[in-house]
Amino acid sequence: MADPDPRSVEQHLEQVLAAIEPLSAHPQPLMEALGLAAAEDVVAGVQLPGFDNSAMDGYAVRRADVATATAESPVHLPVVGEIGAGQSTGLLALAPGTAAKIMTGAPVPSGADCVVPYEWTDRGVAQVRVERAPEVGQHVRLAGEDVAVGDLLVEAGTVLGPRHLGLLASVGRSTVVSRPRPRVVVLSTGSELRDPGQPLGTDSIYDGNSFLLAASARRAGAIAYRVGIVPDEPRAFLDALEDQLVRADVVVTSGGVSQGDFDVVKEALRPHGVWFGPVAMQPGKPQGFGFVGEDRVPIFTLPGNPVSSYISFETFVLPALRKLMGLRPHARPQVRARLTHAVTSPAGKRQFLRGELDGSGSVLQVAPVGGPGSHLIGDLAASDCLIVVPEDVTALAAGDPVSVVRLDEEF
Ligand SMILES: Nc1nc2c(c(=O)[nH]1)N[C@H]1C(S)=C(S)[C@@H](COP(=O)(O)OP(=O)(O)OC[C@H]3O[C@@H](n4cnc5c(N)ncnc54)[C@H](O)[C@@H]3O)O[C@H]1N2
Ligand code: MOO
Repeated sequence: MADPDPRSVEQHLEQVLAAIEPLSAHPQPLMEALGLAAAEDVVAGVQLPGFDNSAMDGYAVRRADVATATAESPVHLPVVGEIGAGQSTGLLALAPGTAAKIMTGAPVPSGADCVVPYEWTDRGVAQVRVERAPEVGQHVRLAGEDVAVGDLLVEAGTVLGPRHLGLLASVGRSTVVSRPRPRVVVLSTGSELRDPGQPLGTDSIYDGNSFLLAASARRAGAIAYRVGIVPDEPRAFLDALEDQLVRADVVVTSGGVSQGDFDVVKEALRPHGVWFGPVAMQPGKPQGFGFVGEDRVPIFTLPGNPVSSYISFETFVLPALRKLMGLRPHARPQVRARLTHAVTSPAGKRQFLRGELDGSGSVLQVAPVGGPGSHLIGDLAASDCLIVVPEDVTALAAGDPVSVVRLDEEF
């Protein structure tokens, strides 16, 4: 059967994103939520600090009682108690003319208005010699000075990082409503494939793609299940798929989608309504996308050439996973850089060349790495970005500006 007219990269991405709904949000334990998008506005239910407390180990005093203290003319005060952090002693108020030992983080008793650090005293137990006077409020951390009740701590959509999680825990939250990590099942098709560590035949190759794709999915924040190899037999493929659907929010396959006589994925899934066709890009021309099983699980059928598989993941699957997770932007941002060498590109296709970025700020240069061949996984691994040559451009000279996608950056 002849292929339909190619879709543009944008058209295919639009079709994919229009068909994907974010996963429903629910409360997640804080540590599970690292890297996920908050799906609620979190407002502080308590203030931080929760109470006036000491910033130093020392003595809580009234400034008026020690105002004249110097090394030459120290002030002596009776020590009426000791207040440790988390050790309630019942010393809630400090009488004039007295001092209370106080540890960092412990509540400052009412009446005290500053803390004398140990270093300014003789560290006395029954009586303390104060050799220097703090200012009013010095070494006291005031209740609510950091966070007030009602403050917006995390806005819905924020990608939760260590600092957000630390703050949420600090106001007593043990969970945060967020969208879960999508479960991504990765299947490689091809009777020529072998698992790494197994012996190779004369015509077999190792299955690199399932690692490339499962690692990409995990890097994107998903839970990746690398199922491994399925031979080029439609029944075996459908059985393997059926087995996996129960734990899949997304299925990603590689191989078996072009024009070959054994293009198993196309043969098995076309009758199930999955779309197959060319996208005007190189690598990554033959694509497939649709839904499988009773729960209509989205499936991406990526081409088998390793670089094609990887670039297809970056271009279509990654944005879909980000949408499922409620993350924005969906696609990686692009930067501009100047080419170090001339390149050529096929007319009518968006070409994604592999490159290496150098420089900083607005002065970036990008060097092409290897050729355009979609089997060149060695060059793919040596690169750190993709050089994007638009559909209507067939040649670029050294020094020309191009758009570049950085591959390993968080966004
Ligand atoms: N007559 C045509 N032939 C091809 C066309 C075409 O338009 N007409 N398109 C070419 C393009 S472009 C691509 S990309 C590939 C895509 O082919 P498939 O998706 O069907 O993939 P396979 O044929 O199964 O494999 C292609 C290539 O990649 C190797 N491979 C496959 N799986 C893995 C894996 N898991 N790990 C490592 N390498 C893998 C496989 O051995 C082949 O060398 O089709 C072109 N042909
Ligand atoms: O378009 Mo294929 O994906 O070049 O190699």
